[in-house]
Amino acid sequence: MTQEQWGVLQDRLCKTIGENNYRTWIKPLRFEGTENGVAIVAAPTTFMGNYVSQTFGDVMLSQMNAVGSDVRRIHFRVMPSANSPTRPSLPTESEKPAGQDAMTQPNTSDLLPGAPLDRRFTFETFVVGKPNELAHAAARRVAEGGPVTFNPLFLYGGVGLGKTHLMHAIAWELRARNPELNVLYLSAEQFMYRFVQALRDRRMMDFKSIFRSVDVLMVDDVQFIAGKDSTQEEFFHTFNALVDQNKQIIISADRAPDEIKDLENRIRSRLQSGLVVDLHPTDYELRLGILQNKVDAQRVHYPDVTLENGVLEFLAHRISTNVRVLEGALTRLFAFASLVGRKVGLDLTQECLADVLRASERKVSIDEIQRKVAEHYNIRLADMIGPKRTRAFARPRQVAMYLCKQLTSRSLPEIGKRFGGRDHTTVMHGVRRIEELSRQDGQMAEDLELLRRALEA
Ligand SMILES: Nc1ncnc2c1ncn2[C@@H]1O[C@H](COP(=O)(O)OP(=O)(O)OP(=O)(O)O)[C@@H](O)[C@H]1O
Repeated sequence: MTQEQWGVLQDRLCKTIGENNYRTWIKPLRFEGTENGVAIVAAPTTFMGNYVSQTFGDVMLSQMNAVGSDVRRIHFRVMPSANSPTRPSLPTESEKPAGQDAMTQPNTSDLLPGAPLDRRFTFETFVVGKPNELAHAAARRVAEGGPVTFNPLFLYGGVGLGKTHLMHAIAWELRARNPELNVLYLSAEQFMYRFVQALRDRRMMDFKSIFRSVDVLMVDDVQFIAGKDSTQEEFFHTFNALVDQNKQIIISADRAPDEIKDLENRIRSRLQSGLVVDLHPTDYELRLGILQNKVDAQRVHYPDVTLENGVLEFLAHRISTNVRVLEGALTRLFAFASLVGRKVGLDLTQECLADVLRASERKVSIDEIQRKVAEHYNIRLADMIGPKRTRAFARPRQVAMYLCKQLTSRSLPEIGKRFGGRDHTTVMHGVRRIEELSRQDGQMAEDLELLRRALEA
């Protein structure tokens, strides 16, 4: 490839990846020549070379071919500094696969900023139901781009309820709407890892400039940095720098900001300063919806498998832990049915998923629920079960009834009996009331979530 072709290539890249990306990542590169079909491109830092290699390597290679060169691979290296003028030797053909190389400087590291996005995690594949509709709506709003309205968007919820899925969906959508946007997604653990690496390699300036030059920063599982003082400190500064520039930040965690222990107060309050929304535990309808959706994907892999009526309903009823388990169960079921050449009916389901079904059996007792709820609302157990109807006792009683219905396999009459011999219609009324309140009243939803977690722990 010639310098002239490199010039044409730069113009093309600018159009393909957008002006912003071009200016930040491509312009500072220097084309140094071609050796045996390998284009040698120098980057100012290892960090930058690695990032370009990973993010734009493929598109660069295809554009090199499009401008008429016969380059088979790109080799990135660091621009020689004044005191180290020698150029590192090229790797031999057998050392490297086709395509672009990673940097070959001794400091080569995995300081690459972003984590890959899962192709399957888009808005199209995200099933919306009551428990996640608010989080979904907020995610959609952010994904539309436009002026930053709430910053940060803080998504939280229990394990496997779709936080990562929603974050990836936002990233995909933002990128589709505006390919120029520099969207960076990574887990808090990766943030810490990269920070520590940058400190060790004395590349904090690189680290800061990368993280401060993004348009949208997404950090998954932020609870991970709790108790890690210097990472928190750096996170705080990155956060502030981006908010000051009006750049969107999206954070996820397994609990609300004020429930994350060992988090500095200034970070906690920063995290609370935008919109905090939670993904509630799934309900039966949502689980069924998700299963119906996932069945289509299974059918593609196992077109020979027949699914009988009632199986999805059974699974949605029996596996209420989290969506990941639900998905895993379905995959296993289809694979098993295909292997043994049987239809997926209730018999096969129980046989194939015996362990999963056993593990998700609810083991919480009515006693435990009553005790926990009484403790939570600071009332006596006797008052929870007794006849008094004042609100201070009636509401916790209804909460406990609701949790008994949700977390045990007891029938309404059985539950009524354990609440001072009340009628099953009283229990039903209580359960409905709490369902209603959990939708309208954030505090109630939070109380329920806390209690549920405490009971299932
Ligand atoms: N509403 C939904 N619609 C479709 N799939 C979903 C939904 N919620 C969760 N899933 C699926 O469940 C699996 C787990 O979701 P995800 O990884 O997003 O959970 P998470 O909340 O990030 O969990 P963790 O706390 O373990 O990180 C994924 O395969 C995801 O696609």
